[in-house]
Amino acid sequence: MDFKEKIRVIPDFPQPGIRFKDITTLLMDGKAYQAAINELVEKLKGTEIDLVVGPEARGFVVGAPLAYALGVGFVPVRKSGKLPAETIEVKYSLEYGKDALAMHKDAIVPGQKVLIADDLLATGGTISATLDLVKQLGGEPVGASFFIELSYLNGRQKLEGLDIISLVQYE
Ligand SMILES: O=P(O)(O)OC[C@H]1O[C@H](OP(=O)(O)OP(=O)(O)O)[C@H](O)[C@@H]1O
Ligand SMILES: Nc1ncnc2[nH]cnc12
Repeated sequence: MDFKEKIRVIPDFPQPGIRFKDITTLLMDGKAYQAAINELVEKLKGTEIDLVVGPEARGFVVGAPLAYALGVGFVPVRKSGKLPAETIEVKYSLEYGKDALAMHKDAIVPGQKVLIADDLLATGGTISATLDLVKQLGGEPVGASFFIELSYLNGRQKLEGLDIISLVQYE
């Protein structure tokens, strides 16, 4: 399936100069959404995974169905102040801003093999911060999966050593 055809590009959102890749048009097409998750599952064959970790909010839309399809647990990474139990936090920056991400302290058993999932890899700031949280809790990162990769922002370089899978690339 041509997933790029299902993604809408909105110029100058949320600020001038950003070409926003809107996945809501893919998500509303049930067959396309299912095919996208299935294709990630296919690409992950042979990778041992105990847990999927996904950052708020769009990482939930990719990470949770992926975890369900793989038959493993899902751990949400949330923006600061949203998780109810004890957390660890890390500050990060992205293509259009800065924030802090948090994870429950007891979310990962040390040694668990962790796949990180999100809708889109841009500068890699979000995933680096997520990776940092996973490592702080003793998780073993085994890869990162995305619907979209903005290759021109070189997020891969920031995630050196991590196996990266994406369905659609923008050069
Ligand atoms: O590679 P980066 O430069 O970090 O950018 C990618 C991140 O930006 C978007 O999330 P955003 O922070 O806009 O939050 P949202 O998912 O809540 O919309 C996107 O869903 C990724 O998580
Ligand atoms: N260009 C972009 N489109 C959609 N989400 C993003 N997150 C960071 N950069 C983005």
